[in-house]
Amino acid sequence: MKELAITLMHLILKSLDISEEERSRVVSAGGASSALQLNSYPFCPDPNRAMGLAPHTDTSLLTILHQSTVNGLQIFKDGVGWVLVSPTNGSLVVNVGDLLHILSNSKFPNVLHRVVLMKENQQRLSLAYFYCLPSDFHLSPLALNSTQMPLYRSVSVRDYIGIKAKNLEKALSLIRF
Ligand SMILES: O=C(O)CCC(=O)C(=O)O
Ligand SMILES: [Fe+2]
Repeated sequence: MKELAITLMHLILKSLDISEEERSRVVSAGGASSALQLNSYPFCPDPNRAMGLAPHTDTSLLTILHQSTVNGLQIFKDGVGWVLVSPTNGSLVVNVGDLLHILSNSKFPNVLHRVVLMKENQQRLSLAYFYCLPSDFHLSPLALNSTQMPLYRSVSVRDYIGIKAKNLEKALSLIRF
């Protein structure tokens, strides 16, 4: 998972024209506080009255997710609403998290997602690998050219996590210029 996250991060940062030096600075710091999380959603007899996981964005650079065969993950698409991301055999889902949203000056936007419970009569499992930066890393939009304004002020990962703990999905707007 870590190797895959590193490869994806290099490709994403390269696509943003971020120099090799900056890319290496981010990627060599990345992974230091990464975590693997197993989520279990037991079968619910009345799924309309329960929620698997409330809408949120991940506080990571990237999250790599493996879903079991049971549906439930939805992402929010502007102008469309909640869209189901069905498990596909042999595939992983990659979610952009808040830290990459900030570093990319919102060119790679974080994805709002949730888990709903379905009438599938089965337990749902998922495995999420959160690829993160260490708490003392200073985040600010990278590699802006002379016509691009930074949308976010500089903040340490530690401070951002503190802001998010208190303000949840409003956190990004609180560090926006
Ligand atoms: O179970 C899923 O498919 C999503 C899990 C998730 O969003 C999370 O652990 O942050
Ligand atoms: Fe998530």
